[in-house]
Amino acid sequence: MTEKIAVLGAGSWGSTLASVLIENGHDVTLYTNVEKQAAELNEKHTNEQYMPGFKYSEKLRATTDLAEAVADADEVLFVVPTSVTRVVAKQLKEVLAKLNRRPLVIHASKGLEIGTHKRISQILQEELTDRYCSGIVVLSGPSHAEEVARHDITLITAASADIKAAEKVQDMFTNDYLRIYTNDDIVGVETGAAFKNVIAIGAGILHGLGYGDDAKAALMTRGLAEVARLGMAFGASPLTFMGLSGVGDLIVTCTSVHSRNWRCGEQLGQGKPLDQVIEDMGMVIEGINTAKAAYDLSRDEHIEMPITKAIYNVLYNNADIKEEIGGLMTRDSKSEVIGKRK
Ligand SMILES: NC(=O)C1=CN([C@@H]2O[C@H](COP(=O)(O)OP(=O)(O)OC[C@H]3O[C@@H](n4cnc5c(N)ncnc54)[C@H](O)[C@@H]3O)[C@@H](O)[C@H]2O)C=CC1
Ligand SMILES: O=C(CO)COP(=O)(O)O
Repeated sequence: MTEKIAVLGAGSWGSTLASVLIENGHDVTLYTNVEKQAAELNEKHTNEQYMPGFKYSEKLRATTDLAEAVADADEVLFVVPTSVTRVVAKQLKEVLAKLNRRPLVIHASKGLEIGTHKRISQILQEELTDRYCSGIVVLSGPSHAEEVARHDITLITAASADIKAAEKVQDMFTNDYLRIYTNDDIVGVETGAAFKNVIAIGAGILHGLGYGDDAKAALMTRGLAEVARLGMAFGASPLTFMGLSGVGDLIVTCTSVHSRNWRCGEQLGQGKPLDQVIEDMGMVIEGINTAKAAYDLSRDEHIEMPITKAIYNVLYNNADIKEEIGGLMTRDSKSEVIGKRK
């Protein structure tokens, strides 16, 4: 069935997902807050800043008018950076109130909000409430826009407390190169998605410093133990972290040259100052904010997350990277077990 979908956020991922939905026969309007970008998408069918060299379907319409984008949308897909999710949700709420609409809300962003430490579905639920949103589905997993755009094989997860809604999203996105699995563990999926970006900065740092594969495997594995500990404290299933949105996304983000988080870490390891890394990237590096949110959360909730703390110290306290690595290596010896088994 053809769905009418408003995609909010025309960066690399938002524009790529819009493109997938068009290829799948849906009717898509892409919302951006940048006039020049909307004009480029509509007139040249390109998005050079975010997807250089990629040509979009002529069926893709872009607009800077949020009301126009969501006017008759059955679904609204959020793909803006986590830091602006709340502000865009507030704008959407105003528009939906006037239109008297209650769409299914999907999001494909990955992060935790600074200050509140909230997951994205929590922000959307708080702002939109059941009145302006008929359900929330999270789309997450190992997926770089650059690879999906060229139809490389990609497998991701659609997670929701409402499994029928997750199945609907599964149908909307499935095609011969994109396979979607459903999951009802929204806490686990969003926590894994947010946190892998922090660990990817760490993996990039190790690479930039010249460490080998053993060190990177160690970081990824013990990073996964930390996120499982954090997620389980909020009700996530530990098994979710073994899935696409957990270890799957951790692997791709910690090893892919496409990853902005990994590249950020690599440049930090090579000695480039953080401000310069952010400026040169020109795209969102979610792990920077999430490192702070995750560190604050772990401190407030007394959850042991030493790797997160080390990465937070490097990003926010100008800590010496080698000293932080030394600190991790000289912690008290302990058991590998992360939880009790029956
Ligand atoms: N790029 C990728 O391959 C993937 C990205 N993601 C996630 O998707 C989210 C978005 O990432 P990207 O598209 O890569 O980011 P990006 O940096 O490529 O683009 C961000 C977009 O958001 C727009 N934006 C910023 N503030 C806005 C506002 N107030 N209203 C409307 N639009 C606004 C910007 O104009 C820009 O077009 C992030 O949470 C990221 O972790 C998830 C999977 C894959
Ligand atoms: O989420 C992603 C891959 O699954 C994209 O990661 P980066 O934001 O690090 O590029």
